[in-house]
Amino acid sequence: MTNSHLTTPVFEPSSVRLPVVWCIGGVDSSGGAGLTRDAITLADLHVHACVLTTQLTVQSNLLMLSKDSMSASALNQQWQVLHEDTPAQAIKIGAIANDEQALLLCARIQSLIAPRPFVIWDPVLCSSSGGVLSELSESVTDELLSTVDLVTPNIDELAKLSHLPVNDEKSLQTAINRLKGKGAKSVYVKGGHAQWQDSVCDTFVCASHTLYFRQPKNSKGNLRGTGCMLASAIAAFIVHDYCIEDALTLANAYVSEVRRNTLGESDSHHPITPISNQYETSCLPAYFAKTTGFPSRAASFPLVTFRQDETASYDNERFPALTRTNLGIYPVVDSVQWIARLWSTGVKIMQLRVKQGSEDDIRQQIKEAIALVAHTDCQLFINDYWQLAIELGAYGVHLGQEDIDTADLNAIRRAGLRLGISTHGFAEIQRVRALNPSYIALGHIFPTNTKDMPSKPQGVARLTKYVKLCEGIPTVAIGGINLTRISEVAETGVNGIAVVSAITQAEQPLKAYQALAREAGFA
Ligand SMILES: Cc1ncc(COP(=O)(O)OP(=O)(O)O)c(N)n1
Ligand SMILES: Cc1ncsc1CCOP(=O)(O)O
Ligand SMILES: [Mg+2]
Repeated sequence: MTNSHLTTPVFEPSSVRLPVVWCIGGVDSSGGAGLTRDAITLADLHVHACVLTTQLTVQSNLLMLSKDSMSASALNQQWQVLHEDTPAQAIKIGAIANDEQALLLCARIQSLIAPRPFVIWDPVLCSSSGGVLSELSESVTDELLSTVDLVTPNIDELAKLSHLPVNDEKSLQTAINRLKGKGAKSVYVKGGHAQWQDSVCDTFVCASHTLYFRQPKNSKGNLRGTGCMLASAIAAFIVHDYCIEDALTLANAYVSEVRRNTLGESDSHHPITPISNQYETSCLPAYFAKTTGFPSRAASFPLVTFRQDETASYDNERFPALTRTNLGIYPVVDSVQWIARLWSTGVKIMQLRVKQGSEDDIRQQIKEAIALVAHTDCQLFINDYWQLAIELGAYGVHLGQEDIDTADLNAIRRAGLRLGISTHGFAEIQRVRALNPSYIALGHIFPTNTKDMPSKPQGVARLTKYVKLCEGIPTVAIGGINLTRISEVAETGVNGIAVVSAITQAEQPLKAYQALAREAGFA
């Protein structure tokens, strides 16, 4: 990974008004955690924070001296006023003082009508300065678990919420399953305190899948309020319309970047000397987090995997590099006839993407396509059929996300084929960067009629960030790109622009190819 900055417009200028997140939790008089940390994080990520106070805690960076809880009716009043005045797109809950407050919040959340704000509960049961913040009964905790959309415990909080010991990978999974059994919709466990791991591995589990987010272990010191920061950052990225997987990836990168900004690169620069050693090292020493804005360093991003052992099954070597990386227009076509028609344009890369036909027919098409471009400098990729591509000696293979789980990537690399992989956001890019492919496809950029896409169009502002994040690996943009939109796509610095319908549906496909290349500045 590199340290280069993703110097882009920070957020897409999608709306004039800032999105709103409500933060419900305690005031930490030291400013290290709680509502102050939430509000700072949200402001840093261009979100307006409304704060609903559950308790006032008198804390220093080392001690919690006292706490005073709000009455449930005072909390209710705060909710009521904001509900009418400044409704939330997401709600982030931190410390809840007691059952009465928790039940009020459950009732209020349950009464919200669609489209309901996304609700995150960071179940801070104790403060990092050493005091108990929440005293909730088991039944009320369970009610909260099944009411919110995402709960973000650390290992100790997971153990408390599940009433199970958590001391290795197996018991962690069992405890997560216990929370799911209690009705939790999705769980993000922060692995910072997991002694048995050799990296910091956070685990996200929802109804359909599990993701792991890994960062190197950081021995540079402790920063207070990182739990609040993470949950607030998740809320921020959710209200900026990122899918949950990308919001988690970005929030993880954000916290890592704040840590790096604050603690520096080495252990030797502790700005504050601990004044007592009677507390756990997790409480000491205290630093004041430096904000950072949208995470801008590729090195801050976590490695994302979809299986615990995912990286173990790869050789970790690079796939062969492309012969030419200034790819230009990348036609993606569904028959060998199209390859025959287009190669004379001088096209530098093409893809055969056949979705129908018998295996014999597809084999024949791949064979003919390879022969057609054999003595040209056109780099021909075969979509999906990686075994046939190896057998028939293709230049490269293009695979989708689902294919990564089933295709033998090591066999593709050993056979000397290039590999291109589709991605649809930050989480998938971080998954794929670790595989060192020959190129990364980024899509879909605009709405497309060619393929049903489960994800949303990404737009050009996000594409710009993706291109920067992929630095060192060639990139290809795809999806809904036509003559009108191509120049803004080219301006992102992407290496190639893949098109289907802009060529295959054109009245004069060869002229359409030339016009696209000219408009993009590739001709
Ligand atoms: C250049 C390029 N980018 C993305 C895709 C999509 O590939 P995939 O996810 O495998 O989906 P299908 O094309 O198989 O429907 C692509 N083909 N080319
Ligand atoms: C195969 C594929 N993968 C992501 S978008 C897409 C289709 C792109 O087609 P078009 O260029 O016609 O929008
Ligand atoms: Mg495919």
